[in-house]
Amino acid sequence: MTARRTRLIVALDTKDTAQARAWRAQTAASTDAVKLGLEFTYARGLDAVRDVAGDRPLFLDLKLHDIPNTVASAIGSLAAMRPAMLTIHAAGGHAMIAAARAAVDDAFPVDARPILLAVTVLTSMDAEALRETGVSDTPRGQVVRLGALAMAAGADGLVCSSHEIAPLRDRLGDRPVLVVPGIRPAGAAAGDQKRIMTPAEARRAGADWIVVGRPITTAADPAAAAAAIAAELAG
Ligand SMILES: O=c1ccn([C@@H]2O[C@H](COP(=O)(O)O)[C@@H](O)[C@H]2O)c(=O)[nH]1
Repeated sequence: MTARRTRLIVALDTKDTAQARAWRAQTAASTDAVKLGLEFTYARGLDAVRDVAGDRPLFLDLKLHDIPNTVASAIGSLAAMRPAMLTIHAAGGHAMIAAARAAVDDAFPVDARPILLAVTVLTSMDAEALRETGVSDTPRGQVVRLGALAMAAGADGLVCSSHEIAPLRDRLGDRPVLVVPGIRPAGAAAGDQKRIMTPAEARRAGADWIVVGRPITTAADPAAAAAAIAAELAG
């Protein structure tokens, strides 16, 4: 149990600018930030991302994963986006994460630095999917291993599932900002997500932020769906 407030990020996963704008407006009263990722960015470009985010805190979820020089240069190219959060893959290793850290510190003014988040093990992966990649450890073990690596290399926080919050806090304490997708309100379809919890369970587990996409965006009333999740978080 924890007293920390868990904040809500809505994932605006669409290729359609008007749709993204509509979801942003419909959920603004109940959410703390908007997430724009690969689907929207590849379809519409960074100018449209900035336009859709408007004055809302932007979680720019591009999950950078390349050689250190390329990741650092890419982060430099994102400085004008003024994101509140930025993602890289922890599996890129120490040198890549350290290069990302240095690039963030270099490219952004001190008072506008995004939270540099390292994605540990995607919430769509279970033990079997991990084994297919050559990892014999459990998702939990691999998340803690990659989380410790990422934090040692300079990340500010981690993307993980709710199931790994307790072991991450045991190993790394309060320092990492923990951002948690794989959230499904009771009765919602899991879809491709494997390591899931409800918003209330994620709050009790100690998530700093939860990320919710389809349970809001495919709802008949996205505003009501977001408000219900916010109410669940308020507990
Ligand atoms: O491990 C991860 C990392 C990122 N995501 C992103 O979060 C949202 C979740 O969307 P839902 O529709 O609620 O499943 C999506 O944009 C993913 O790219 C993740 O799910 N897991």
